[in-house]
Amino acid sequence: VQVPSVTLNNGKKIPIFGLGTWKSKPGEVTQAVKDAINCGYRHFDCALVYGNEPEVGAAIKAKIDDGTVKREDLFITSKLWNTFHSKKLVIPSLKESLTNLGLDYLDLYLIHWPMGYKEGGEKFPQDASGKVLYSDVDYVDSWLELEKAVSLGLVKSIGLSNFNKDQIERILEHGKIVPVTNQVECHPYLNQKKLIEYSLSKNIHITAYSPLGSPDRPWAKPGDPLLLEDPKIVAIAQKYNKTPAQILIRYQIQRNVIVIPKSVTKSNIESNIQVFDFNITDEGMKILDSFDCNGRFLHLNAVKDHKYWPFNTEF
Ligand SMILES: NC(=O)C1=CN([C@@H]2O[C@H](COP(=O)(O)OP(=O)(O)OC[C@H]3O[C@@H](n4cnc5c(N)ncnc54)[C@H](OP(=O)(O)O)[C@@H]3O)[C@@H](O)[C@H]2O)C=CC1
Ligand SMILES: CC(=O)C(C)=O
Repeated sequence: VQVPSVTLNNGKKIPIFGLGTWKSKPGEVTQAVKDAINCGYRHFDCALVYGNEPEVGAAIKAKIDDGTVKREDLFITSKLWNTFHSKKLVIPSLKESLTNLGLDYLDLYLIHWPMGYKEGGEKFPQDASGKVLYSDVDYVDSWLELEKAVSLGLVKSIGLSNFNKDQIERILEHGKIVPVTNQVECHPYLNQKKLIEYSLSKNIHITAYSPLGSPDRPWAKPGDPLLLEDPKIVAIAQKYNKTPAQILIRYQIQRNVIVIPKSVTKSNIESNIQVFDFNITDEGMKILDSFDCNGRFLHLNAVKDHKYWPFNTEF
């Protein structure tokens, strides 16, 4: 399968479809990335905090070494974790991801969240009662370091993740580089119509994370809504003779949203990329749009009182 690309605001191209790697266990992700490359994936979404970059990197190395792909055929993203926001930690943390992945440059580096956490220790620093400890580093200062990383040649493109409109505005006001993307949760229950409209007006593409509703998120509880099993989605899938996952992925592609479903299961990896041989009708897209219900699965309510928690505005 040949995956089409989207051209970013700096002229670079990103495959509109890629593989997510959050929760992919170190013992399974190397095979998953190899399987993915074998069937046409070229875009991989990683992060330092996922704890599996070395194992993703092992697969990349193996598939370059065996001649299946070249480095320049691949699009590799990583993200700056919340405990590395201060000026002096940004570039060292980016370099740590490069070392983990075995790469000398990233295609894309994102600020993972606008909130900074207490630096210098655990990735999830907590007090005795389990409350996450914060830093007050301004994400604008982190952004200026990401800009530096571009001029150092460590990364081709830079962007944001989990930023709301007001936070993007601050980046546009104080930065020199316009972020190429804002990676946010996006699926029919939270279709992000307003954020997409606003972002496109600034030439910022949206990347949809948790496009399948993140059923393996660690805090999922029995009885929580299951997007992949929603009878309305299943009915649409049956109509097109496709799987619910394929409908949810195709939905984003038809809205020109970059989409990064995670899988470590070979059959899912292979079927999730089979989304370039059919079209959802305009009417079908409208029906999918109509499921929007502010249905956020990743709200990080435990850090709601952080001054940069992004989900307290309309979008
Ligand atoms: N920037 C950010 O803050 C965030 C970024 N992300 C990124 O987005 C990626 C995707 O989001 P994520 O939250 O992982 O969740 P997804 O919505 O991609 O769902 C992943 C789950 O769906 C299952 N699955 C995959 N394909 C199928 C299929 N065809 N049929 C049935 N089940 C399927 C997977 O199981 P299996 O593995 O067995 O196939 C896994 O349990 C992440 O992995 C990460 O890279 C995600 C959250 C936050
Ligand atoms: C999955 C992820 O990227 C989180 C929770 O930050």
